Amino acid sequence: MTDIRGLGYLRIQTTDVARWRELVVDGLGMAVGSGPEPNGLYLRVDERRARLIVLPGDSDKALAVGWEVRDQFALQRVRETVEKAGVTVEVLSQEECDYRDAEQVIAFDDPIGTRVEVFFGPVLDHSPVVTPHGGRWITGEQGLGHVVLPATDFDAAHAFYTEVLGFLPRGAIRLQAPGPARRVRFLGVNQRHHSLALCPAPPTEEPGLVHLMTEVDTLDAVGQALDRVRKLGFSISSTLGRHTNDKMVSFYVRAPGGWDLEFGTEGMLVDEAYYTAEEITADSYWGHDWSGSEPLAAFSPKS
Ligand SMILES: Cc1ccc(O)c(O)c1CC[C@@H]1C(=O)CC[C@]2(C)C(=O)CC[C@@H]12
Ligand SMILES: [Fe+2]
Repeated sequence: MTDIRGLGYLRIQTTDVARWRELVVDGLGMAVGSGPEPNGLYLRVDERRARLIVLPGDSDKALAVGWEVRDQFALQRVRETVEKAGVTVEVLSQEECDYRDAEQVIAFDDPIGTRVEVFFGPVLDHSPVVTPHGGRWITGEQGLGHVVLPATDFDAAHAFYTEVLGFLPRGAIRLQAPGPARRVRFLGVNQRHHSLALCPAPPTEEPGLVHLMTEVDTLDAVGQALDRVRKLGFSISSTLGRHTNDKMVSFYVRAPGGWDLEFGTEGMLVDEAYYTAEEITADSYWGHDWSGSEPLAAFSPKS
């Protein structure tokens, strides 16, 4: 079993923090949290100080995907396993850990080039989570949600996450393209169906993300968020629909930077005692019309 317990946080940079705020605070309804960068936007959805960190930068890209482990012993095991796989692991300084609101953090690059941070001991904020529209997020043992990464060297990335980090295969879907079958593969570490998915993609400079999914507790909260982001002028990448694998009802909205935020509810819980990895042949039972989507930056090859 893997020592990784869940998706802890996502840190990104953007050229347009103000528009990001409109999307995630005014639109999706996350609460404004606190953090060390004076011009950073720290988003709270639970008792953590920040789950989504949006920092100003001169381009739009993922800065780090944070994965949580139980304690210092688990962190040490992950460090040894990753080093044994030939990957250089950085042990962050006290100052760098404070910056990330965790007791201890290690960092390394996955085969795609994603900066991966593994941490234990997140710092809590016990003040009420005052979300502007009353939204309540499903996190806890299921972690923040899931990220989908564009995998250039798909096989290397998949082997690293499964064989080195111990993520569990949670099924796949074939991409409809000529040639040998290529699949999006879903990977889990807890009862959430997938905390990570890897999607075959051409090499691009940035942003290194396809989407981040977060989950709220009611369908009304999803529908109300959809109304708000439309009204705020954001582009809907995919209409509302229900996925066939995790049973999530969700929509996708385009964020500044050319990647998506998936916003959903009613995700299933996996029971590992009985689960087997299946191949789905449709991404959804209904809905999820992507025909109006602007191209994802991750699928637009660099020239
Ligand atoms: C199929 C599926 C199940 C659960 C999810 O959380 C989820 O995001 C998806 C969609 C994955 C989806 C895909 O399968 C083909 C390529 C897609 C359409 C993209 O370009 C982004 C999302 C990708
Ligand atoms: Fe997703």
